[in-house]
Amino acid sequence: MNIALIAHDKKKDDMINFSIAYSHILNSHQLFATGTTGKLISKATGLNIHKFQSGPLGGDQQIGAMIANNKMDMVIFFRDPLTAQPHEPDVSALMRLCDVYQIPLATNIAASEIFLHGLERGDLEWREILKERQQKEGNN
Ligand SMILES: O=C(CO)COP(=O)(O)O
Repeated sequence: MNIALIAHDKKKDDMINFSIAYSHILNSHQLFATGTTGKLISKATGLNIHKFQSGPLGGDQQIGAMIANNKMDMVIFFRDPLTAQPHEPDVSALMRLCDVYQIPLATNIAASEIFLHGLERGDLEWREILKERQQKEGNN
């Protein structure tokens, strides 16, 4: 599965701890992140992560583009609900696209833990079936 990992500045410590705790699950998936979040996670865990631009410089939009192209299966986004973000429109757009395309979106550590347990259990296998079907339809 393709998984996006994103954290606002005040949530980056949570993201580092989360990715260390769940690296045994994350390491069997393709990981993508906004720039700074990605750098911190790979430094802390050694996980291989594709890093996009930093969020305020367009990273959220790049992840949004993957969602719109049906290339993202899950988004884990530790939002800071108490600090205004200069790129708030990008943040809202990313979350909106998750709803447009029915992509599971966890916006805090508690929900993310449930997501990863579900992922380990195979709860998201419908995504692979859906993508295979869409690929076949695209080829016909
Ligand atoms: O701002 C962000 C998401 O909206 C996160 O970006 P960084 O990971 O580059 O700090």
